[in-house]
Amino acid sequence: MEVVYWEGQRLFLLDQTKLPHQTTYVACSRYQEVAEAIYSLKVRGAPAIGVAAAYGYALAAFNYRADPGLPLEQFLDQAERELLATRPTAVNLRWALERMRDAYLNIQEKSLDNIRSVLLEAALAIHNRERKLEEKMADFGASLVPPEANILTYCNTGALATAGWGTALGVIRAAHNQGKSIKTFVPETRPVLQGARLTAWELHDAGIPFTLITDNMLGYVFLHEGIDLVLVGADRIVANGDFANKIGTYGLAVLANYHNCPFYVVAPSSTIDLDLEEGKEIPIEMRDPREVRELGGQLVSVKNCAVLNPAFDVTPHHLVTAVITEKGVLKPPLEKSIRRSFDEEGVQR
Ligand SMILES: CSC[C@H]1O[C@H](OP(=O)(O)O)[C@H](O)[C@@H]1O
Repeated sequence: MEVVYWEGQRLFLLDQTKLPHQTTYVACSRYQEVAEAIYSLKVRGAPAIGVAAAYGYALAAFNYRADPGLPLEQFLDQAERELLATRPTAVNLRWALERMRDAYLNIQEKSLDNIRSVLLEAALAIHNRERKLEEKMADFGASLVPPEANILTYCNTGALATAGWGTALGVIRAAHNQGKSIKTFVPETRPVLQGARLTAWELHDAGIPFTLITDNMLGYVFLHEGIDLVLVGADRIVANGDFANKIGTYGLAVLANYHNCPFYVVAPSSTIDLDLEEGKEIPIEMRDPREVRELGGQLVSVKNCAVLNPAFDVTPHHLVTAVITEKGVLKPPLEKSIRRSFDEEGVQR
């Protein structure tokens, strides 16, 4: 099933807010609709929002109508700003939009038709690049999974969150396909339930055994079920290996460390931000309080009560066993192995 696809000058997005009960698509004919879909989590997941934003930038070129008051370049700059402003934490958004802007600036033949064609090609190239490297990354990760393993993952890091295969969930999918006997524990992941609604849906669809748990059962499963490894995704990994991921990841990392359980981060190089040295510099998205006060649109607490709703937290690099990217398994000292993975051939920033 396609999560994001382009057809006839429109971008189609699988509406993830309707899953698992409805499989419906949002058809975006304007870049502003793509921005709204990213902010409202109709499309979500660091790599997926980068891919969607790339198409959104290309869509802006199709939206543009010659206007002496607003040249195309300024219109595209406006689209880039609006798309970038949707969600501040996942660096993939900035990574994809920078590549789209570079694609535009490198166009020699500046007819509107050619610009539209080149930008659409650039967005498709980003989509295909991410999809290809996710499968490679999954194989690196699957090599770390024992023949029999209890795995704890978090949030949703599958096809829905990426360009098609997944990051941490892609490793689980690859290990299952290799015949390994794995049991996956899936925390619901409050407040918007990416685990219960999306990861459970993906694993069920793939025929991969899993057990749904509530977020307050993490300690229990370490103690009573025994966890062999933890696999999580990331929204931004910085130069020293600190990383931002769905709220609750930090607590999971502390528990894994306490139980001497390997803790792996799985993410493509488009999630790595070498411009930041430490995790405390990562901007953390604070979302609508109604996401916490309500469940399925029903108030579950006191009306208009005070709420804290950070969408992400930061895990320090010393709790990370390794970072798995398309370049391989990056082991501590992470600052050194992350930089080396960029210095080697071809990892594009
Ligand atoms: C494969 S990265 C997915 C990453 O994105 C999720 O956040 P959100 O659902 O808010 O976009 C979560 O942090 C996942 O680890």
